Amino acid sequence: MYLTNEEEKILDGEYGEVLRRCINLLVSLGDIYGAEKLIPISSAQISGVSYKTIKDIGLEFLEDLAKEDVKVKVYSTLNPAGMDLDLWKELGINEEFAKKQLRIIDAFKKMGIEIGCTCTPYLTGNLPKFGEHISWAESSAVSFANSVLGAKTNREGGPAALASAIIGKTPYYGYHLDENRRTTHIIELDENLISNFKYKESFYGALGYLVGKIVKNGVPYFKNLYQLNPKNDDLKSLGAAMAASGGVALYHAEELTAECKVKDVVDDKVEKIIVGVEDIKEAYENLNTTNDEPDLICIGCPHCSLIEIKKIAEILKDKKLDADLWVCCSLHIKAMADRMGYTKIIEKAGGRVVKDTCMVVSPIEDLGYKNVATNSGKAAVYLPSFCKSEVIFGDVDEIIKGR
Ligand SMILES: C[C@@](O)(CCOP(=O)(O)O)CC(=O)O
Ligand code: SF4
Repeated sequence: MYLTNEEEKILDGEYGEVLRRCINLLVSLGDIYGAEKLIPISSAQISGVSYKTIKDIGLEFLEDLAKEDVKVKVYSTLNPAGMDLDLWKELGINEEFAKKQLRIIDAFKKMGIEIGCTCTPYLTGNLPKFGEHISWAESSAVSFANSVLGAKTNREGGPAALASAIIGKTPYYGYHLDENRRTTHIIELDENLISNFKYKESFYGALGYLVGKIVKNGVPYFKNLYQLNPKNDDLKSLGAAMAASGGVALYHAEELTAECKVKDVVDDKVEKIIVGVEDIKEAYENLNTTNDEPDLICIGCPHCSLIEIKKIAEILKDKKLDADLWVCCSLHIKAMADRMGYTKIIEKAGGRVVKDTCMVVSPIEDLGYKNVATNSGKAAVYLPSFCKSEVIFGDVDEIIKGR
């Protein structure tokens, strides 16, 4: 791999051990994937923040990196942590977990990373422009950035995204190269599905689950999805579910996503998959693992937009919930939900607006929750393994029962 003089010096340790370790990681990755060089990035999004997922070994790694007082070179934000950083006691998180989580956050803060723990950084200021190279880790954010925004990133691991943030560069391979951003499968919704479609937000999670399973880590092209008029939140759910059930880091959708509006990305010879009403029905059946009532309802995977929280508040007005409810979002969106009065309505019904964390990376299994209801295809895929939960999957107004 070609390195500039400056990069060679970093690799030789002339600028200290932390920078040497970081560039070494990037060069090793580049060598494995055949990158010709490193390229500058404009932002980073770093995963591996929750103490639940990174444990003591991750905490020690981060504190070690933070020791030398090295700062990130580009705007960098964090993925959700294992708890609400302020209201962890109210959620029932134990003191030892909280202490270690706060040490992790401190280490990131020392490196100059923004401590707004969210998987929807594009809603809170980390918004890459079309064509920009970035190094992002969280798979749903990667999908949104690559697809809806037309930025360019691989699906990075947490340590690689952090190393890129510190060096300000990433190896030039994979989705940074246009030739790897072309379509591998064409997805077409059948006539019957389109003409009988009644809006359900969970539809996009179900569709994403189904397509991810088929295309694995391919690049699907949705031919006529625009006829259903999906909103940004719907595309966010679709991408998240495809990244969870498969490994989709980039998709195109006619009339909807950035790149296919300005470039030819489709090869007519690729496999075509027709999706019908029965396929979607089957996806719902697969995602539901129990008929029992939920003890926790979780909305916000990926983290909610303000519009989604508004909808929940409207559903819950003057109602009392039968189960606990977490509406997960960023600190920024929570502040707006507070100001708009949505948080109050949700709390009055017995729910919570939970920031900085989510149902997957917080230790909900230790809090005693077993049956979790969600409107997210991604959460439905991850909850059984990450949290040992049974899943009830459906639309918000179906899963929030209440009196
Ligand atoms: C499940 C996920 O959304 C969150 C957990 O990841 P991490 O602990 O932040 O690395 C990660 C992903 O899908 O990229
Ligand atoms: S809410 Fe979903 S998308 Fe966001 S970090 Fe948690 S699992 Fe990932």
